[in-house]
Amino acid sequence: MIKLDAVTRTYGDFTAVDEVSFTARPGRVTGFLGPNGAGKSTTMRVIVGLTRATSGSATVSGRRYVDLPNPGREVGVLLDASAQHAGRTGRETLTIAQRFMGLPSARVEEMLELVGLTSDESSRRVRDYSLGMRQRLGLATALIGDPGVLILDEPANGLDPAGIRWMRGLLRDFADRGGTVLLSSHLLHEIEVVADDLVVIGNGRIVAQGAKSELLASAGAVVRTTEPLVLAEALAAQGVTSSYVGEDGLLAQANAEHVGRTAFSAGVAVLELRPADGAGLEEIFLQLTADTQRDAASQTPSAPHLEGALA
Ligand SMILES: Nc1ncnc2c1ncn2[C@@H]1O[C@H](COP(=O)(O)OP(=O)(O)OP(=O)(O)O)[C@@H](O)[C@H]1O
Repeated sequence: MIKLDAVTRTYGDFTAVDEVSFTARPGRVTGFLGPNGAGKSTTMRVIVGLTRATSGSATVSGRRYVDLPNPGREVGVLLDASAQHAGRTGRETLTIAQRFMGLPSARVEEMLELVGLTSDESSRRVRDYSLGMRQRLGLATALIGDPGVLILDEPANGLDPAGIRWMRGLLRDFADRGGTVLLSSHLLHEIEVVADDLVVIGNGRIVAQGAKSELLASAGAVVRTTEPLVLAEALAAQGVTSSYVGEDGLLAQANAEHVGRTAFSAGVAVLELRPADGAGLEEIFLQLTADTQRDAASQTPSAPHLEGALA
C-alpha cells in the first residue's frame, strides 16, 4: 500500500505538488495521470525519498521509504530508465542489485528471462541499449527483490506494441497476486486497459480520483448526430451539459438512453450512440485537466464539470 497525506513540494514560491493525498491499494493497479509538468514525477520522487516533501507525508507499507530496512525487497522503483549506469552491462546492473539486496544469484537469470533480454543483449553495455531495452532492464531491477509494491514512471515509454502488451500482463499479474502498482503514463489507452483506480493531477493538485469504472461511468454518453447544435440545446434545456467531440459528436452528461430519447424528441437523427466508457479516458482526462492543459487546442468547448467527481 502507498499512502500520501497532504504532500506538498514547493520550489521557491512555485508549488509543484499541492496537498496531494491518495492511496494506492494492494491488488490494484493505480494509474497516475496528468498533463506535462502536473507534478507526477515529483510526487513519485517524494514517495521514494529522492525529493523531500515540503510538508505532508508519504508512506509505503506503512513506513517512510527511507525507513525501510531493505527498500528493494519492499518496493520496486522505475522512475527514469535512462538514468541507469551507461558503462555497465545489463547483467552487471542486475548482479549489483542482486548482491546489494542479498538475493540468490539465480535471480539475475530469472529476471533477464522475465523481461525478455537475451544473453547477448545482457552482455552489452547499457549505453548501447535502445530505450525499450533500458525499460526492460529497469523493470528487471525493480522486480528483482520480489517486492510487494511497484512504482513506475512511464514504463511503457519506448516499448514496442508487443512489449506494451507484455508489460500490461506483467502488471496485471503482479496486482492479481496482491501487489500494489502505481503507474504513470501518457498512454491513456494503456492506463485505461490496465488500471483499476485512477488518480488525475493537474497543476500539482488532484482533480479526480477513484475507481476507473466509476470515473468512466460518470462520463455519460457519446453521440454522433447530424445536428449536434440542436441536440446540445435540447439537452441543455433539460439541464444536461455536453461538449463537442469532433465535428458531429457530443459527449453528454447523461446516460445513453436519455440522450437517445432527447434526440428523438428533438427530431435529430442519431448516427451513433454509446456510453462514454468505451472511448472515454482521453475525453475525461482532457476535461478534468482542461484548466491546466498548455495546449488550448486540446480543450473542448463547454467542458462539463467532472472536477472532483470522485475525489
Ligand atoms: N528541481 C526543481 N526545481 C524547480 N522546479 C521543479 C523541479 N523539479 C520539478 N519542478 C517543476 O515542478 C513541476 C512538476 O514537474 P514534474 O516533473 O513532477 O511533472 P510531471 O507531471 O512528471 O511532468 P511530465 O509529464 O512532463 O513528465 C514542473 O513545473 C517542473 O518544472
